[in-house]
Amino acid sequence: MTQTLNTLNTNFAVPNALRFTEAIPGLPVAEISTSLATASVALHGAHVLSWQPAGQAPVIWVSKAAIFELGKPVRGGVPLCWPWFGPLADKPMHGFVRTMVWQVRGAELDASGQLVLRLGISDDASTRALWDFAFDLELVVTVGSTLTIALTTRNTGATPLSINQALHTYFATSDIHQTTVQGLAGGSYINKVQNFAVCQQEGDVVFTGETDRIYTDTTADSVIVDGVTGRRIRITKQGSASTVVWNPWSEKEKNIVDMAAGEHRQMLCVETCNAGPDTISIPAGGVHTLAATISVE
Ligand SMILES: O=P(O)(O)OC[C@H]1O[C@@H](O)[C@H](O)[C@@H](O)[C@@H]1O
Repeated sequence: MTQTLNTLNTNFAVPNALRFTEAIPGLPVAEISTSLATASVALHGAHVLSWQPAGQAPVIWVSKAAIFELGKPVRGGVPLCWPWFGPLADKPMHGFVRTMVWQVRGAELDASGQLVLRLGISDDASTRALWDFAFDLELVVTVGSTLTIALTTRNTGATPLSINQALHTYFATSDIHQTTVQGLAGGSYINKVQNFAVCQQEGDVVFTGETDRIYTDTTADSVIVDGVTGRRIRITKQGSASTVVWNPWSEKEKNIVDMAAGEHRQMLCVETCNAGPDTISIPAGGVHTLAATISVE
């Protein structure tokens, strides 16, 4: 059942902290504004679109050419990839929940003034047609001077679930040529731009061309260092065994209809995942939470 703007504001608005607007008619967005931060979350895809802690430049990146349309993923923000990551036969890339309309289940201010927004969906005829399993998914977004995104999968069926998943986070940076990612040195990764060759990471990640890598078997924090401003963005994760680093670079960017020319220079994805061989099995009745906390240093 779709929640109307009126219902959402009547049931879940929080004075001086949260109200619901529409990006386009029928596509509600939670607009959060507190003394700690501003943020927005589209119900379409439970998609975090922005987060800006007080006194900081925006941390999350969204393309100027992003398309806001029911059934289409948004280029930027934090798309949720679930229950698979990447392509799967003739099914939607990165799974199907990033284009579903989620329900708001709750919203409140916690004791430290953070706005906690709870969204959920569960299986229905449309998900069963793509993936014939019972599930409940809940996304809890905690907006404060840090941002925490926690995706909980509940297996509500009688058979085990096997999933891949990602918090496909797009970060803003001043210039990709002067951006590095710390925390992955010494690990190995599947290099999608070298025919899925397994490579070793020597030192920090630097960007000199198209980059599309699944770092496997890593639970470490990643730190994005913006070499122009000196800003450091730390990503701390839980329930995640892999990290994806992606930048399409100049040639690939031309084929992405919802990216404007040259925009690859101001963005990078560092994704909190269970991807590639890092599959999660959830027994009947079991629960798994994938979470990332983002902070600015
Ligand atoms: O264009 P999409 O479906 O949002 O995917 C963007 C990118 O997402 C990344 O996570 C993948 O590793 C890339 O291979 C992919 O191109």
